[in-house]
Amino acid sequence: MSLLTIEGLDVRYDGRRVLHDVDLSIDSGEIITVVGPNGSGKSTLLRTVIGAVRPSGGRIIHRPGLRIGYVPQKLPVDRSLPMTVRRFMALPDAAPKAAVEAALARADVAEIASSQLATLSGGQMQRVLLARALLNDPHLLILDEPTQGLDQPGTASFYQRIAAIRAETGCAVLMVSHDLHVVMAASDRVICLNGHVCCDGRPEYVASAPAYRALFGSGTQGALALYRHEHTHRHDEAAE
Ligand SMILES: Nc1ncnc2c1ncn2[C@@H]1O[C@H](COP(=O)(O)OP(=O)(O)OP(=O)(O)O)[C@@H](O)[C@H]1O
Repeated sequence: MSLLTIEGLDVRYDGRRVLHDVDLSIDSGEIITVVGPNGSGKSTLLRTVIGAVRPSGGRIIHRPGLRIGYVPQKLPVDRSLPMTVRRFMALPDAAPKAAVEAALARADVAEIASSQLATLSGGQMQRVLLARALLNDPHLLILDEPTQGLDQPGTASFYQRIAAIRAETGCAVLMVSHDLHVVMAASDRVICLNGHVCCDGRPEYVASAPAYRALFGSGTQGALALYRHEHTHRHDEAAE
């Protein structure tokens, strides 16, 4: 059984349709990256999966007992508040000290447990958010643009850690990313979203398929084209 199955998902904000007819299933241990233009519904899809947004149609079926860890796009607290990493890890629910230390170690930031949030670099803060999402030992790790604002080495090393965590724990990963060249290298599957699922496949297959190359070119150009590609079908995102 899949960890999670999405069937015919439809999401509207104040009647405006943002996602429609989204079908997707996620298996154990898969790394899936969602790409797509700004406003194409990527964050909405993740937020619907975690239950923060209510769908207006379709359904999401969780495997019984599924544990999800979520790394949000934005930090849920004011970083200027005086607070150590250890204290932040205990929000909103206190976790055993050993679990906090283990999660920080898994995210490769064990040494900053006593540091103030305000003193952390962007890369360290992302690792702390990752550690927080690992606290409940998730079967599915969901990350919304986790490398936003990081430089290229920081981005590459973050994805390497994600791959290592998948290898160590067997968790599946569903993430949104704009770092297309890294996405192509680090994902098992890439999903291009633009209100609905436009393409879904293995990155090497998508990038090397003759039809794809004919349309979008190859290499990074191809990756960029995947992101920006012209659709031959219509996207009617207006409310019906
Ligand atoms: N809470 C909300 N209320 C109303 N409209 C919303 C809400 N959240 C998102 N939207 C709108 O829904 C659409 C999809 O937004 P979403 O954040 O899911 O896109 P995205 O693909 O993640 O974009 P980006 O790449 O810019 O992060 C946008 O037009 C956005 O303005």
